[in-house]
Amino acid sequence: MSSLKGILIVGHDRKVLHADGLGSDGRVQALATDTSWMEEARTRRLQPLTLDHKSYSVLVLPFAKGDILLLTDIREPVLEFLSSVDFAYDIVEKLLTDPFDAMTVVDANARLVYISPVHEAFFGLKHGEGNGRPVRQVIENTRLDTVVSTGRSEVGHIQRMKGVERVVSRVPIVRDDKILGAVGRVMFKGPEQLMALSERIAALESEVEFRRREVAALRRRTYGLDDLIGESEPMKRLKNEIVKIAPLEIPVLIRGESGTGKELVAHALHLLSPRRDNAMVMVNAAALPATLVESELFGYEAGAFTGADRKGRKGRFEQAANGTIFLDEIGDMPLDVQVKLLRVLQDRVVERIGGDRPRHVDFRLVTATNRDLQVLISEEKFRLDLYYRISPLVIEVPPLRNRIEDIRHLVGHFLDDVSQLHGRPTPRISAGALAYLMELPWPGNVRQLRHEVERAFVFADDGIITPETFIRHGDLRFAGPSVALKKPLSLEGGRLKDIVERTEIEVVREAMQRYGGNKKRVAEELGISRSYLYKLLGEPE
Ligand SMILES: Nc1ncnc2c1ncn2[C@@H]1O[C@H](COP(=O)(O)OP(=O)(O)OP(=O)(O)O)[C@@H](O)[C@H]1O
Repeated sequence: MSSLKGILIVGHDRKVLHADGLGSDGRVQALATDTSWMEEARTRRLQPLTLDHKSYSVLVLPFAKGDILLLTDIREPVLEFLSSVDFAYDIVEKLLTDPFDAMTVVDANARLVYISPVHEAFFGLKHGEGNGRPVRQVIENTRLDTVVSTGRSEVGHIQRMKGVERVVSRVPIVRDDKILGAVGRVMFKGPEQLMALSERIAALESEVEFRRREVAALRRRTYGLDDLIGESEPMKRLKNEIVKIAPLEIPVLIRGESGTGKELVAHALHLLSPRRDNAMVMVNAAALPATLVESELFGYEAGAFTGADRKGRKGRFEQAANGTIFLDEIGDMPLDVQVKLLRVLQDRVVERIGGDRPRHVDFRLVTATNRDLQVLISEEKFRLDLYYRISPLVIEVPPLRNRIEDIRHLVGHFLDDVSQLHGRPTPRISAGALAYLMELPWPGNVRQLRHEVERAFVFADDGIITPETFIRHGDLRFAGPSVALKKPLSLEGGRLKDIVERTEIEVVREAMQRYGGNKKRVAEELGISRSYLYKLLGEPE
């Protein structure tokens, strides 16, 4: 709270007419009779003053015979603002008269004490005409009376006045826990202005998102291969192949089980190719609904069909201009779409729906599948001619079970990732937990490993992941979808009998995993007796 510390009245002839309190201090009187200090003080209205290390402010009020100087202490934020800003007076005046800052003030009884001129004009009031009247009688749909009684602000409310809508704020003014009144202000001239603002924010947000992706893409450009974690021999071979194949213009088919990282390989191929500065457009061939395939892949002309964009739209091939198109899950593409795709690959032209001119398209084709295309061809579910077109070069992505030494690196990588995402320290993984992970069959490959690591991150106690962290929801050795027996048989060394026995044991173990350790089912499935099964498992009956 400020309080009056002194008064000084000085005449035009610079004589002191009256002094009281601090006003009697010789230093204050010296200033008040200094022409240049007084000139500045008159312009600013409020002048800061420091005496004996204490701050004061001097309010100057000119009158017929001279000037009245009121000295107050300066702790009050308003006075501080007024005395620190040279043009404080003008700011307040601007706030009160600005057409966008229409302001209404009511007292504790919800009676009007002030309406800014622009608001008075809006309501057709003469200057000061509304003052003293209950706000409800003067301003349509006001709620300032409610705000005064509840003491709760209402910000961003829409208020209809004289047939137009305004977005308003209503704020109670409280001093020493007592409501003194309330201030109502127009925040936006109407909801349209607010809409325009929110549209602008949405546009900026999407630009930020776009830039973020761009930055991520730039980062990937440098680290195209480094995104593929793994130092095992199969991974080294894979990376070598990518480096050799990437610069070529020839179509590439990426083959591998689900979750092995085929999409990452496709990215690396694009980023290491001369087309890296242009787009890589991804299409999930399995996810394309039949009704949308054509418009999605080939685009459409303006007004081609009801609901179509007015300007028409480029298809995915056109979007990939001078870049790469990545057709994921190509094995799941419906046959009729395969025919259309074949035409694009042969002629390198697309025709938009509703269009009458073929457009030349320049793209590098990368496809991927986890299906056995040879089988699909023999079942007539995949066209042989299309297969030849897409597969002059084939990259095989190895399953995780063939490169278990990569598990250590992958786990480290995923733990760093997930810790960073959640802003938490990276947990340690015990040697036992790593050994446990290396024993698992990983039918879902790296994707499954990532999910397990993310789950373990959540349940890691004391910043350490142990085998129990993984096992708490069931032993993974006996869980998960069935594993296709694709492991090459180890034929090295030993007599045929030994090889057969090793193989039998392996088959039995895989089946035990598949059926969650249910020996009865395993024996039935493999067509062997239970006692033979026990023998192969090395267990007593
Ligand atoms: N070598 C790897 N290094 C790092 N992350 C990997 C690796 N391989 C796969 N991943 C991660 O595993 C997940 C699955 O990879 P991706 O989507 O590339 O598999 P995919 O082979 O395309 O699977 P699908 O056939 O099911 O589409 C992704 O989160 C990916 O980042």
